[in-house]
Amino acid sequence: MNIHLGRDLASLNLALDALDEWVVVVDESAKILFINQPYAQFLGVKRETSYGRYVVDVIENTRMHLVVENGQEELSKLQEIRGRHMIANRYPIRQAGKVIGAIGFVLYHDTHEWRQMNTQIKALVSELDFYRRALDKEQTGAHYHINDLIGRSPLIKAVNEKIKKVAGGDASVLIRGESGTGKELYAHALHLLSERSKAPFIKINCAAIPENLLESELFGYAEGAFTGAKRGGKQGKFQLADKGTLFLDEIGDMPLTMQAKLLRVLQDREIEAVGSNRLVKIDVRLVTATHQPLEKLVEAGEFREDLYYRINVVSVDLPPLRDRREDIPALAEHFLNRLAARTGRRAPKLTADALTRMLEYAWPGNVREMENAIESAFYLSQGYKISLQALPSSLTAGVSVVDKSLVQGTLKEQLAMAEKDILEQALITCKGNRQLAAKMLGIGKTTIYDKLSRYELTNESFIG
Ligand SMILES: Nc1ncnc2c1ncn2[C@@H]1O[C@H](COP(=O)(O)OP(=O)(O)OP(=O)(O)O)[C@@H](O)[C@H]1O
Repeated sequence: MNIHLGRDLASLNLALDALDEWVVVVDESAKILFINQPYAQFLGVKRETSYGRYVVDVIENTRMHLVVENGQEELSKLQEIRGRHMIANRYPIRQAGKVIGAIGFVLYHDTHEWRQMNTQIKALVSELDFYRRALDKEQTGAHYHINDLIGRSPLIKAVNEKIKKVAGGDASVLIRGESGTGKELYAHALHLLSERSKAPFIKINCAAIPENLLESELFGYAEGAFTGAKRGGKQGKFQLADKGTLFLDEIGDMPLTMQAKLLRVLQDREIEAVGSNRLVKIDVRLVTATHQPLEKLVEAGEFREDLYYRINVVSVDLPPLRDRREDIPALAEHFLNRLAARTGRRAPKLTADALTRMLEYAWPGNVREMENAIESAFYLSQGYKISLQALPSSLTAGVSVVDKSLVQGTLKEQLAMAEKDILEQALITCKGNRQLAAKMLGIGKTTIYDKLSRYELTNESFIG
């Protein structure tokens, strides 16, 4: 059956007029067939007189004619009409595969409405995330199983085998590796594979706690131990980890005085809370991690040799990402899928040149750096592809990110064009929030303000 778009739409008039969204329908030559009353009113046109007119002559900055022309849908596009910013969705209408027109919806009529909706959703999602994490943590404190860890390179396979082998039993394990290689994740996995998996997994970062608080954090304190001490005292991480695993991160940063105390505890298997003279037996498995070469610290007299042997009964070395590049595609896919699930957007794919760049890059910050790079590219990119241009500048420095077909002008002019483009994309992604955009691009506030004014990118051009 042949559908006549114009005639069939007329009967839908009433229903479409009742919508809060604005609707426009065009035929295969981008002439208006229908426009709902609220939209016509905003545009200041009599809708009947707009029928049959070329959409471009009636709606400012419209792209409906392009949708008809190339048959591609456009989702969540920003459009400025009569000085107001709108978000529009446009879809081609097809019959037997042929484009016979297009339908467009303006979803948010101004930035204020859009921003309100956006903030509300963001707040809800982050609240949900917070409770989810709190719940996860409460159960045992460890939430990464060995099978959740991405990577099947020979080096990682060897690490996984070693972890599986040493998980049972109580040997102290020292996990070494550069920052961001996944040491904490492996400590979780080790705990979950051990017989202690039902008991708590407690973590403490030795580098993050001031020296004078570390002892009471680790061993707890008795009531009245010092001014400001809580009534009834406080349990330390060792007590909290009873029958479970205690993970001491950045052990290389532990001050020498604390190292002596820790050594005694590990030898005697009992602790004394600060301000108490009662010794309490402990049953804790110790897992430690460091990104520092402990042997060098021992040589320099900054780390006790006897403690080093105590904590290093088994050592697991996590390879840097640059030594296991085979894992990069799977890690990228994993992070993209996770972001997609979080945001409700379809997971985009890396273009061949973006993936090549990721495979070539040295990743000094390892998996953490890669996770951040993917996240920033995810928010910067539109559609279902992540191109080289969307990758952070740290990755693309020295690599051409300019579309070669557009190369024109001097180097300076081309660089400026690319920079303007990147800034524009970042602002769109950050809904006009310049501070957020600066953060995402890894530049300072003053720099972004300077650049925006140089390229005449005013805030009014973006949602925000
Ligand atoms: N194999 C992996 N699979 C999935 N995600 C990983 C993997 N390895 C690391 N990550 C991710 O990389 C980030 C860094 O991991 P983690 O905190 O365990 O590293 P780390 O070596 O303990 O770093 P630091 O020494 O800086 O504390 C985390 O966000 C983690 O989710």
